[in-house]
Amino acid sequence: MASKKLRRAGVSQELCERLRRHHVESCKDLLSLTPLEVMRLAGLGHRRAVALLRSVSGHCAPPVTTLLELWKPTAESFFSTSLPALDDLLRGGLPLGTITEVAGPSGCGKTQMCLMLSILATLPRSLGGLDAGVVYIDTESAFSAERLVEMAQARFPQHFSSRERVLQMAGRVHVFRELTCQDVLNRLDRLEEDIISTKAGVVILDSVASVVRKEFDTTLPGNLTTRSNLLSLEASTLKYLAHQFNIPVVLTNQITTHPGGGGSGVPGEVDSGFVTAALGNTWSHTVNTRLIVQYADAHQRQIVIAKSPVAAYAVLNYTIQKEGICLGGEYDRLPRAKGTTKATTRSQSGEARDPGPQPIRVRTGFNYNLSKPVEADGDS
Ligand SMILES: Nc1ncnc2c1ncn2[C@@H]1O[C@H](COP(=O)(O)OP(=O)(O)OP(=O)(O)O)[C@@H](O)[C@H]1O
Repeated sequence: MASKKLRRAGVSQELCERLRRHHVESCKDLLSLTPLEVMRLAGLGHRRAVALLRSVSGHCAPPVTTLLELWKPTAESFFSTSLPALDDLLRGGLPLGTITEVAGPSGCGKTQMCLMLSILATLPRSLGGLDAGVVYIDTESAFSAERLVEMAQARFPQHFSSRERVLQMAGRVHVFRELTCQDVLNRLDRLEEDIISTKAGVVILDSVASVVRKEFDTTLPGNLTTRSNLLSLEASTLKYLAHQFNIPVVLTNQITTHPGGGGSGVPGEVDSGFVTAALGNTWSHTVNTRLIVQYADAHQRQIVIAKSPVAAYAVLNYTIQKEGICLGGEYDRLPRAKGTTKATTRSQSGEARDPGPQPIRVRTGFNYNLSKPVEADGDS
């Protein structure tokens, strides 16, 4: 990808320094120049300037991969969530090299899931971990070190019985608090170096929606386009890094409601409409795997595998305990609810159009999350 830094594209330190003085730092910066400009800024002859452009261009070009190379369905292709039923459905866990989104209403457990995944990433491979660091980008000031340590000690009491191990784990989780869109963008710009320096095996962004929704009022003209451009930039950077380092990137997202019409037919239940992940249609297509967390009743919550290239639509019950997310009982491989199939619909002109993010039908009778106001972002 063109935002790759020049020094990661095989350019000598000395040349990088020389180009940096002219604000040429990334492959994109260099490849935007003419050979003549490269000659002048890098102090090279014509032949060497052209060779430099070719070589940098080669480093940016996506490599061709054969199916044979990709076809290694081993545990190494996945990051185990330590939740056996979820791992089972996802064929091993969260796929490496891709983006997984955890979306859901406030207080449902998205941050708890992120804290749990952070602990898992630091664990030795013998315990199902990645034996790696974590880059945790916190945009909501929701990260709690105390809760993370409590969860680690409760979930893996034997492993974290010694203080040394707890300290070792804590030292591997690198938290970056970024509270504005610009801060997040700046962080993503430096993320490649952060991943290398922290030896990160997972990147977590909790949450992608909060800063964006805070700063962009999408009812104002132009804001929706600016917001979409910003999200596309964030998504492309994260996708590139996930792929480049073959690590999972986990994002949290909020949900948005679409008013429904009519009842479900079940006595005592009122059909309140649809709940979908926020940030709109384009964003919805960006993530590779989408897990939706939602309230099932006053005690139970559910994880829904709403989108996955390898797993069928399924629902698992969970509770949040001292040790983090705990699954309960059997899980259902549910057929999609009526009206939520991934069908292509037609506009009035007869043109085929994408129906947008696939909704999950919720019932207010069980779904008290909807009694809490959820602002619509008008962006589907
Ligand atoms: N030590 C604990 N023991 C049991 N449950 C806990 C504990 N700590 C937090 N929880 C549960 O986790 C919930 C908060 O979850 P979390 O912070 O992950 O929400 P969230 O989905 O990230 O919400 P938001 O979108 O508002 O940030 C609490 O409401 C509580 O039910």
